[in-house]
Amino acid sequence: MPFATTGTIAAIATAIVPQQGSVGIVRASGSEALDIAKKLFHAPGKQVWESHRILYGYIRHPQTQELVDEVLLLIMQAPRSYTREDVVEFHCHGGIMAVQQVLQLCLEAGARLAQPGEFTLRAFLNGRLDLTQAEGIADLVGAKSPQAAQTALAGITGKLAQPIKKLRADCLDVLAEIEARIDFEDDLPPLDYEFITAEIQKISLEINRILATAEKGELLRTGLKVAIVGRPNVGKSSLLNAWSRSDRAIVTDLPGTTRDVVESQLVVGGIPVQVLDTAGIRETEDTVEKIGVERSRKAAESADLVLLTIDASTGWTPLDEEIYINVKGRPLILVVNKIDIASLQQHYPEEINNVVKTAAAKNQGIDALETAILEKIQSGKITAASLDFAINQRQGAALTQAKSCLEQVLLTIEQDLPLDFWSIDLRGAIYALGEITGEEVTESVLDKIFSRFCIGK
Ligand SMILES: Nc1nc2c(c(=O)[nH]1)N(C=O)[C@@H](CNc1ccc(C(=O)N[C@@H](CCC(=O)O)C(=O)O)cc1)CN2
Ligand SMILES: Nc1nc2c(ncn2[C@@H]2O[C@H](COP(=O)(O)OP(=O)(O)OP(=O)(O)O)[C@@H](O)[C@H]2O)c(=O)[nH]1
Ligand SMILES: [K+]
Ligand SMILES: [Mg+2]
Repeated sequence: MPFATTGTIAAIATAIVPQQGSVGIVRASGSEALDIAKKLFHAPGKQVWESHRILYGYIRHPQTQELVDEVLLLIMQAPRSYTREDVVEFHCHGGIMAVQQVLQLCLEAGARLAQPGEFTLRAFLNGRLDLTQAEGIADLVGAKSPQAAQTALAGITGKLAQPIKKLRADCLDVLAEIEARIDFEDDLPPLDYEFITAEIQKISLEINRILATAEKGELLRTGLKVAIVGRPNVGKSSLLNAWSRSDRAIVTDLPGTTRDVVESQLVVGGIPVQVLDTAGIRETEDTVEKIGVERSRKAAESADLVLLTIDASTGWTPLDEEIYINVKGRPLILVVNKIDIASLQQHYPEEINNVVKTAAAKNQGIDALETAILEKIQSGKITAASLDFAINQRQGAALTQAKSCLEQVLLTIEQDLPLDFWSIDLRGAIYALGEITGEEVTESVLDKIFSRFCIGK
């Protein structure tokens, strides 16, 4: 069993960087947490050991009394803690030495090292949060844009859990109606078929509404990979620099300047965007440049969106055409750069309908580029913008499962099959909805969710 979560666990709760960070936290959770703190912590003068109080003092080695760190100690007694167990936090000095030594002393004093996600697993098992909230916590830690963080917080505060629990409760009500007929058919009025059908349709509609947030969730969580490609010297690196307001990529007037893929992380309309500047694509005998060109092609293939960049002063050249033919199948925006020295004439293929004009060297056209990207990804999508949460793949799969079970129920009603058939499919939907919140859950699902957390969460 991967998650036999017993005993008192301890871990470093903060990100640790050698020689950096002003404060680092070690925390312990479990029935021995307070004993461990008492063995290690010494306060000068009078100390009041009570819950939700911070004590100032020193950590000393219990045998040698050697001084280990000057700390603040936070005590949170069960059930008023993150895990609902006794929790102590040692707020140490930053860097790695203090936290590592304090953690080591906790382990010697009877704790064991926590598995990744084990604190949050305990919070789940002890009923302080459900699975969607736990997943929200992981999303918040991993968020790469303020909007991603906002959506994660909606999950943490139960904005997704509420409607899912309501849907499951509604299914249970319908199930009760049906099962009552199976058990006590003679004592009850006949089943209202129309009412049951309407209820199930209502539930399915709400499931669709929630399912429609999947796309937004995917965009916010994993972001968008955008590759700038084109022939040498059209201004790809200049575009990356203007867009990221940096000198990230080398720019010169020599064709073939960029030899490798250069990355930059941006946020566009709340969506984390990874931009790849690539080597100009051309036939070349230069070994290094050749490899770079190969990487450009790979970048274009792996990107969610290709910015095919051309030079307004030369217009659409045969090499542009050749590159275009290779990336044509992908979502694409044509960037006509150097618009400051030449006016745009439409020599490019008519089928390209997303065109942006820029003068990267003059920092012009970046807003238009971002608008074009947002229009491109939002065209006909993100219908559920009104919902503030967004589901992930696991939740989407379970909702889809619930939906198909409900469709099956409607079919069995239509086909006038016995009530037992209705209840089997309805139970399938109830189970799938329960998996989302964790009201029904298997060890392997828990393992999958919590092993993705970092240690100390
Ligand atoms: N130092 C520190 N900061 C932290 C955390 C932590 O564990 N330690 N958190 C951890 O991720 C987050 C805050 N989340 C928390 C959620 C619940 C409780 C808690 O004790 N809840 C009790 C109610 C407490 C009370 O009644 O006053 C409960 O729900 O029973 C604590 C932290 C972010 N910041
Ligand atoms: N006038 C003008 N010049 C530009 C513009 N953008 C880039 N340039 C110039 O074009 C030349 C090539 O720019 P780069 O950004 O290095 O072009 P690149 O596409 O990355 O080139 P490679 O990496 O060699 O493929 C440089 O001299 C830039 O200053 C622009 O918008 N207007
Ligand atoms: K260049
Ligand atoms: Mg370049």
